Amino acid sequence: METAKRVSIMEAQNQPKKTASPANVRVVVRLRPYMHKDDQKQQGPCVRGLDSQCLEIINWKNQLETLQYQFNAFYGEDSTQKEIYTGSIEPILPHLLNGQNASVFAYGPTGAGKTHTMLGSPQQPGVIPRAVLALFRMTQAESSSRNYEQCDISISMSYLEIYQEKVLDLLEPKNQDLPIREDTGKNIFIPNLTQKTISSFADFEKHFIPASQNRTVACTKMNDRSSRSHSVLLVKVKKKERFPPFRQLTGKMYLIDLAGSEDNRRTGNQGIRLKESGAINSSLFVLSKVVDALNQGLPRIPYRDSKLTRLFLDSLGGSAHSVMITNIAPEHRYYFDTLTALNFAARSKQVVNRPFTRETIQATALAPLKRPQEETDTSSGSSALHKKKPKTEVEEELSPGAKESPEAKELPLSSLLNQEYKNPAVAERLLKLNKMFLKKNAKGIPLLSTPKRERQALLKVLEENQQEIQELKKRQKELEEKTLAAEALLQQSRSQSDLNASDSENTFKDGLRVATRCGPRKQAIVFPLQVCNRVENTQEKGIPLLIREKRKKDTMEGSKNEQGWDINMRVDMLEKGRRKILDVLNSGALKELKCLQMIGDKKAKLIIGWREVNGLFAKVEDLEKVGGFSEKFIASFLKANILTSAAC
Ligand SMILES: Nc1ncnc2c1ncn2[C@@H]1O[C@H](COP(=O)(O)OP(=O)(O)OP(=O)(O)O)[C@@H](O)[C@H]1O
Repeated sequence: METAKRVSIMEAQNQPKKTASPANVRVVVRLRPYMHKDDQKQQGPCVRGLDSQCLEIINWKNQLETLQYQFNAFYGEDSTQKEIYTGSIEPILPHLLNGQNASVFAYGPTGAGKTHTMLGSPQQPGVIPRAVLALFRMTQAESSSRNYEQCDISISMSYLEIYQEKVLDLLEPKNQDLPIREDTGKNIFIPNLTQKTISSFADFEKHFIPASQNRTVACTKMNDRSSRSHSVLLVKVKKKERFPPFRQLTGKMYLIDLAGSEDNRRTGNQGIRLKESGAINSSLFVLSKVVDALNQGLPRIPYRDSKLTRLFLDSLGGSAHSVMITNIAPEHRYYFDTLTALNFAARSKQVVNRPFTRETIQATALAPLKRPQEETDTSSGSSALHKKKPKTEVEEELSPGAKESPEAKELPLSSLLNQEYKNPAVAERLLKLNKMFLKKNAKGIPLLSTPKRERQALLKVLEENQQEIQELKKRQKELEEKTLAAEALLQQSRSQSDLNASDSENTFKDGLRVATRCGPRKQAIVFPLQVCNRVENTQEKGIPLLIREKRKKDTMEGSKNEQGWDINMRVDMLEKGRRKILDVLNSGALKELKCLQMIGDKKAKLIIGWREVNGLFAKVEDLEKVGGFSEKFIASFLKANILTSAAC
């Protein structure tokens, strides 16, 4: 079930908005073609498209079934770079010229085609060159229109990579390990990050191409040129009026090529590659925690837990129009990586952003003000715009939660008020606000007599409150429905005569539909082990499960094999117990994992984290790969849970 109504990018684009209104992260999936013909001949693809939005992947638990997913768009093996760009990226670019933020990021396993999609090659340019070229075309078109007389537009770029939790400036490689900061308006900025003003596409290439050579790439088993870091290109578009009140709109776009998740059992990474891989996987794990926290509406979103997620503040749950391109590969050896990527993508499409317009107004008559520090512009030609800019300005972020400096509060705003009354659209808006406010406020404070800032603040509070109430209502309804559905499933499953844990499937989370090719699919329910056993026990009353034996002395076999424990059990029961534990490990939610013996909150989270990044456990002993689970622990864990299972 989705937690919010979906708003397509096109819809959002057609309604110019000054206030924060929700827009889901747009999630598209791209399947790359086979890299070697032999792979294709030996085995067919493990995943295939159904239509322009849906795809299916075989169910590893039952080869006769497939798991189906629906996204905003699905691009098959034959899709071109142009199709991806025009279908999913081009529509969000106009927002930049309207002072809103945008974000495009490529996600997926190593070698699945992220860099190809984002960067491409000279013959097949990807999203980055196409988007930057289009931005220049759009600004040129705007310049040749009437607006040209009234506005100056400038574009600037910064380029960085996050390598082993360090922010490195790709335009100026001597700038190492830059800090990430947040201003009072909750805008993320990186002090001392190089920002170049670019006046044409050729200018962009002049900076971008050599900077791209600075990216950290290396040859791995999975990819000859594997990105060992997350790369982030930041393009900023500033549009400023030449006449009072010198309105300035600033739109930022992040174009992010994430490093790929890596299963080191397959990559065979060692040494520095293994260390890089650890940093990549843990930052992607935090990214998935951020998505989960947003979906669950948790009060704390762990953005601060990694450098990557700090930069994602805007893109996920923030103010940007976001597009996530999930790259996947058809080969069977990528199966579990593909499944993990698809599950992450399905969860991400529920994340709701609130794009808003970033507008500042400058008034020459006003006293100088300090404003939050932005990225340092180290460019020599750093804009005619700045030279022309009057030295004083009042920043009026329409950002939710943006704070005013104390000085700003004391400023006389009469000149601005006069300006805005000249504009009939603004006056009309104010009248509307006033009416709204009078309706809401029993005391009926006349809004038009309040200063502009107060009016805007009041309007914002009103609108935000209304939106919040709507969202909360919607969320409550969804949660109620979810709970009812879960209860119904629980009852249904209790009445099932043969509940075999091996048949239970992964309950794929919201947004994911599971379909069967051969008849209707059994309902997927994952029970905590104790619950499963309780159900089972009622059907197997009287069957002796345990035979106590004399305790064996510590033998080699005894310490390694749970069958050598002091308790012997029927082999089939032992196998069944193991299977159940494995099922809970592979598909249990936090609560269900914590129902296992010897698994607390911390261990359960570690298991979920490992699962997100590496896929499913093949056997219970794989827990050892998680870290923090010793061989001895696993033996005791198995014993305790199988015994609990049998005793229930
Ligand atoms: N759609 C595609 N068409 C043709 N070739 C592709 C496509 N997608 C990827 N490739 C090729 O697959 C190989 C791996 O792609 P790429 O380097 O983009 O993967 P990646 O996901 O960025 O990997 P990593 O995370 O390791 O950096 C490259 O040789 C690339 O040219």
